[in-house]
Amino acid sequence: MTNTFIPRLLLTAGEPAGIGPDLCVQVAQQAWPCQLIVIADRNLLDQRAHMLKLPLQLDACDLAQPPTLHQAGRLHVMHVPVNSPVDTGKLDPANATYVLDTLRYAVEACSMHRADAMVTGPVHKGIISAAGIKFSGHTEYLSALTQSQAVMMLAGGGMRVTLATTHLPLKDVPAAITPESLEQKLRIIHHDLVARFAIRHPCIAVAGLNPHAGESGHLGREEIETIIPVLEKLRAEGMNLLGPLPADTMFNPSQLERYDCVFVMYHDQGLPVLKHASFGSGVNVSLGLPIIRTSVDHGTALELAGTGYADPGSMRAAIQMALTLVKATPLHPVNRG
Ligand SMILES: NC(=O)C1=CN([C@@H]2O[C@H](COP(=O)(O)OP(=O)(O)OC[C@H]3O[C@@H](n4cnc5c(N)ncnc54)[C@H](O)[C@@H]3O)[C@@H](O)[C@H]2O)C=CC1
Ligand SMILES: NCC(=O)COP(=O)(O)O
Repeated sequence: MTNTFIPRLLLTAGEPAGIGPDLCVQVAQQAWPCQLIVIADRNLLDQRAHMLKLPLQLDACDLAQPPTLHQAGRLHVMHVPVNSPVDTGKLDPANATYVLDTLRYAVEACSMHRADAMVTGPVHKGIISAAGIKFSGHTEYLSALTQSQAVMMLAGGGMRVTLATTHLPLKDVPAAITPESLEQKLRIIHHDLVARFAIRHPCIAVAGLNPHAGESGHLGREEIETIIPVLEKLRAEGMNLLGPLPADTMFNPSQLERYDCVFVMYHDQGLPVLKHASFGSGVNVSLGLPIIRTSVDHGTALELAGTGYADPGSMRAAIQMALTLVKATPLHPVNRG
């Protein structure tokens, strides 16, 4: 990377009725050592800046031109019109395809090396589903768009938490935890901790599925039948894996110090712990994708949209993390400097 290299980050503003547009306007108020391009409806950004009483000059973007440094109070915009006028704080299924279009444009630009990373604002999974579109989250959607397997990782509060399963009903979790899926995800996590986070020999602590990691089979057999054989196979290849550990004690601060990353079996086994420790400054990173994607650690907070009370801390952290990954990741970039 030369000194003249300016990373280009694409921000997707997410659900138009939520706080995503506010966050884009808020983070634009400071200088950044990169170019920020928001993919959203420019009138929506303009309107939200007025509501927040923040200065904002919007400039059209041209991805064919070399990136220029972000200047405080200005934003480059890739204009994607909303389908239906936005009533701040009120969901409208008519705008579901608008939200997904912004994600698709970002993925396309990153895949074609016209941008170095995408940073996503929060989407509302329910309203996209209510519009009749099968959608359970960015992680699954970006996996499908890039034909790869993403692994969700949240980082914050001094820990990294990765997930074996993401957005599915609790009753479907045990069947989704197969030897194949665990092995694939552990390989991705190990690979990305080395390649993207520069951890030479990462230690990954793996949670059990059942209370007390199954209590030697007395409280469930998934540990014995599924998890332990996968860990033994990967340990034989040299991976540093602990567990399966009881989830209720593996997050104790003295234990956390021992590992680089925790691998939990389902969404609410690990994320409440992380969000308790870092809500508002945590970052969601999709491992395993051929592109770099980071995101906020929170949702659409509809009730805060347009009020000025949304905390942009996690969006700032997601931008910072994207910049770190761009610099560390050999997959990227095509150096346009
Ligand atoms: N990355 C993403 O796209 C994510 C999307 N979601 C989606 O967001 C929607 C709403 O989810 P909820 O569970 O209600 O979570 P939420 O994060 O939107 O709200 C939870 C609580 O945190 C507050 N909050 C959230 N972000 C905040 C911020 N930046 N500053 C200050 N306070 C903030 C809210 O006001 C609320 O009290 C759901 O559809 C969910 O699926 C949830 C998490 C991540
Ligand atoms: N709790 C994090 C979350 O649900 C975000 O999911 P995704 O939209 O990034 O897949």
